[in-house]
Amino acid sequence: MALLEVDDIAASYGNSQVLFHMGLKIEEGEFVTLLGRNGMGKTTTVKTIMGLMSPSRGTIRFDGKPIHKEPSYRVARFGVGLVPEGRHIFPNLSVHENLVATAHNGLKQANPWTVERVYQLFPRLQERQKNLGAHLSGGEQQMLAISRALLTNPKLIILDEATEGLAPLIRAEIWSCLQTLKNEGLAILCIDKNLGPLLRTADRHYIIEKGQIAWNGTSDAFRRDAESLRGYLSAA
Ligand SMILES: Nc1ncnc2c1ncn2[C@@H]1O[C@H](COP(=O)(O)OP(=O)(O)OP(=O)(O)O)[C@@H](O)[C@H]1O
Repeated sequence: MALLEVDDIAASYGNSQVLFHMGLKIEEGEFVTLLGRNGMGKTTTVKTIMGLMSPSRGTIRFDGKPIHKEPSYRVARFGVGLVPEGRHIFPNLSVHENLVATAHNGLKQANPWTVERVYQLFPRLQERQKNLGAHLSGGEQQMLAISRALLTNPKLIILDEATEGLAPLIRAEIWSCLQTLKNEGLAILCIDKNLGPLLRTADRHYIIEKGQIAWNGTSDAFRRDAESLRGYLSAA
């Protein structure tokens, strides 16, 4: 049994259907990516997993439990941490307050994430702990968003646009952080456009095309098929 199993999901915004036969699996500790051009349904997939949108068909199971009818706060409690597109940190709270606001270890994980551990992962956040969220750079906001998700002590962390709009050095720091988290055994679902680091770091990749999976495979398989996969990833 995989940690996350999304099986034949359909989802729509009003009359506009976006997901048709969407499915994917993530094993415990696995680092998986969801790739695809703009508008293909990546964020919509994340929203249905998180309970922010209800699928009209199909099932989603996490850790053996059906979650596709659960509200998002319950999905989070089951152990899914989200780093949303746009980051959504509290602009009027300090870095430290942003972190303390979400910290809990409901699943009683061994060696839980604490604010101190997060500061070790991202020393820059410790330096900026008294600064307001609104005064952080994009990279610092992303570190804060990742830290907030970690402080819920999840089994799976989902990053929607992990490094979008960030400077190359900060990007490198985020990739190295994700590598650290993978080494610690956290399962990761990552959406991003930077193929190089994704192929180096992730175990497996899914390509979504018009609301369903067109291809999935390991990084080696991706490199072998790269030529034929290009059309799924570049702007048409
Ligand atoms: N709130 C909404 N209401 C109506 N249509 C929406 C809404 N959000 C997204 N869509 C449409 O659903 C489709 C899939 O969007 P989604 O955000 O899931 O794509 P994506 O693969 O994440 O792309 P991107 O990289 O642009 O975020 C797009 O055609 C988009 O215009």
